[in-house]
Amino acid sequence: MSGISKRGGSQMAIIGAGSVGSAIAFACLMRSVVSEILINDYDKKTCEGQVLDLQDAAFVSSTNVRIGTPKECGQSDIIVITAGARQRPGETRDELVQRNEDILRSVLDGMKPIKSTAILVLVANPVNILTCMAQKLSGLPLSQVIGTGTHLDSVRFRVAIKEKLKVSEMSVHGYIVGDHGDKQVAIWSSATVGGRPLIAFEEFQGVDLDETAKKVARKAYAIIDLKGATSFGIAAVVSDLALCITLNKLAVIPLSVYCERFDACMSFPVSLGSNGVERVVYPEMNEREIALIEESAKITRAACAKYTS
Ligand SMILES: NC(=O)C1=CN([C@@H]2O[C@H](COP(=O)(O)OP(=O)(O)OC[C@H]3O[C@@H](n4cnc5c(N)ncnc54)[C@H](O)[C@@H]3O)[C@@H](O)[C@H]2O)C=CC1
Ligand SMILES: CC(=O)C(=O)O
Repeated sequence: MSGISKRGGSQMAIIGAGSVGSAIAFACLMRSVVSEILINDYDKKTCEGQVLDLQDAAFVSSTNVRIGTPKECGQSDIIVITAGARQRPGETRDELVQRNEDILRSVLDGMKPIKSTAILVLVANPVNILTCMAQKLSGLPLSQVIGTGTHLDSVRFRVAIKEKLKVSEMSVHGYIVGDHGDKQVAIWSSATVGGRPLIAFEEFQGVDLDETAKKVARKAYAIIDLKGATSFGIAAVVSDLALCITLNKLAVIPLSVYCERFDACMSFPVSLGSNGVERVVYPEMNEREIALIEESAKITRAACAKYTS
């Protein structure tokens, strides 16, 4: 049984009060996802400023916000890790690994012992590799350590489809899988709208699917070039998955988890509830899609081995 019996009694900790951490706190506050949010950052001044500012917004919410010590954060029901360096314009997510590995180790050490029923959510990049590290270092079962993976990329993909077909993004059943980065794979072959294969729609005839997928994969770079960081999309994503956890929704969303089929920590659709990941659901994929995922799994596996040895 999970420690979360009802949303009203649950607590979320957010480690890292920068652009992403504060946006996540704001989104979760506005949706009253949990009853209390704790925020921790080793930059105490920024942390205090963010908490005071968020407290001014809490009057429209039933959530309380305060600063939490690392040990208190380690006892939360949902622990979200955003602490880490962000990409500079043009930099890839993979290039952050060395800096963010060190930060992740110190964050996990500072929180230990972590509550045995907590769900640990990795947001800092490169998210698949950091999820793999956290699975090894946190002491929690694999089903309780997840990364936001390609949830955000899948949202971006659905919005791109929405613009072409004039249907709500919520009615597009299609996923970006594998890497939350340059090696991500769009699963066109089994994506559907209203039960009809996406690639059968007239609007997709003659469309360069690789180019459309590339634009989705480049969206983070476009935002970073324009405003220095992405924050609102990932904040919505984390509030969504936190609600899946607190309400035991078992919704199927693509997240970073250990995937036996590819023997690596990759992002695939999973059902998520109060106990964490209940099952991984592999979409139907064609040979080309599988080959691309296997190629990316090889790189992720090697990076995980390097950074957890
Ligand atoms: N998975 C996803 O879809 C997304 C991931 N990200 C990633 O999230 C991370 C954070 O991005 P931003 O918030 O824009 O960066 P930021 O620089 O605004 O904030 C990072 C915060 O982490 C804090 N921090 C660093 N080490 C710490 C430690 N040991 N303990 C506590 N706090 C610590 C810093 O003081 C800073 O306030 C980056 O790695 C970025 O690439 C960003 C957007 C989307
Ligand atoms: C920065 C990042 O990982 C994103 O917005 O997708």
